[in-house]
Amino acid sequence: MRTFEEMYNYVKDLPPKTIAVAQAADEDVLEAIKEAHERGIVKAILVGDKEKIERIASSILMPLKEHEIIDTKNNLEACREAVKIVSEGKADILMKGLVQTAEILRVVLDKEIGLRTGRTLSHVAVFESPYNRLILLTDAAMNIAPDLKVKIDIILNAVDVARQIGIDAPRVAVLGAVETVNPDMQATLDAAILSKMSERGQIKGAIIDGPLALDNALSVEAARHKGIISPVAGNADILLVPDIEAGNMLYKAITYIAERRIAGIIMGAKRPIVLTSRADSSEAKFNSIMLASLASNV
Ligand SMILES: CCCC(=O)OP(=O)(O)O
Repeated sequence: MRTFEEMYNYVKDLPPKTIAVAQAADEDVLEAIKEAHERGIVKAILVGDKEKIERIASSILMPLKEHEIIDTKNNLEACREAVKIVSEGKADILMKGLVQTAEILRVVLDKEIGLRTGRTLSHVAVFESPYNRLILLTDAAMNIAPDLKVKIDIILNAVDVARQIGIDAPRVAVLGAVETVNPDMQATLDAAILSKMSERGQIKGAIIDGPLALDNALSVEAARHKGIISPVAGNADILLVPDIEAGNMLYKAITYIAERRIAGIIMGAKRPIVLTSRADSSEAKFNSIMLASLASNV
């Protein structure tokens, strides 16, 4: 797949899913749900301030009769209700509405009602690139400073998503600020180990190389210019960033500087979780719902 239009052509033939939205009282969230419902992708359980949800829905001409609304008093209650609905199997997908990422993730990780599976949870973003392909970015939102073991899990979660969008053996670029191993730069040490583990078959289902800088991970021309010979350089499908600071800034640079279309979900929980920035457009939220619908097949 190269675009979100191509993703839609695939998702439209999947059975419709039920999505539980934690704090749905937001215009972009409801626009995205409205569009996803009109296109046959989801029906929703809208959790949040009922009066506000109804007011916004009416202002965007969104019929509510095919969705359910659960009235809650505050964000914490909205997150708890939405997560409970998913963990009880009444919805296939959880969605972050107008709440902070940490607020919803705290409930997702709750030992009693949460959605843990024993796997590492990580954020996977997918964006349209100027390189004629969809590219994955991980982790922009969940793991603050992952160690080597967690980085392996993050790669495996992204590989699951890559497969769902038609990339069978994704090329993973382990990003750093430089392309050579520097003992003072932990990201380059981890990258070298991950590359060797991949070469020796210790991490399967992907071709991993690094350290690579962002330019030569993406651009064949940049890789050639710097003389980098690598099975991944210039052709990366998955960008693994060293920490959440790099990931979150890159995610937002893709939106606000490059103005590319993007989607984001959390993988590794019982069900996929739509997780975009609160400030992301309704289009990004709609694309993320499509991605979560695809990821439900994992
Ligand atoms: C995937 C980005 C998550 C994020 O940064 O969310 P907020 O902007 O709502 O904090």
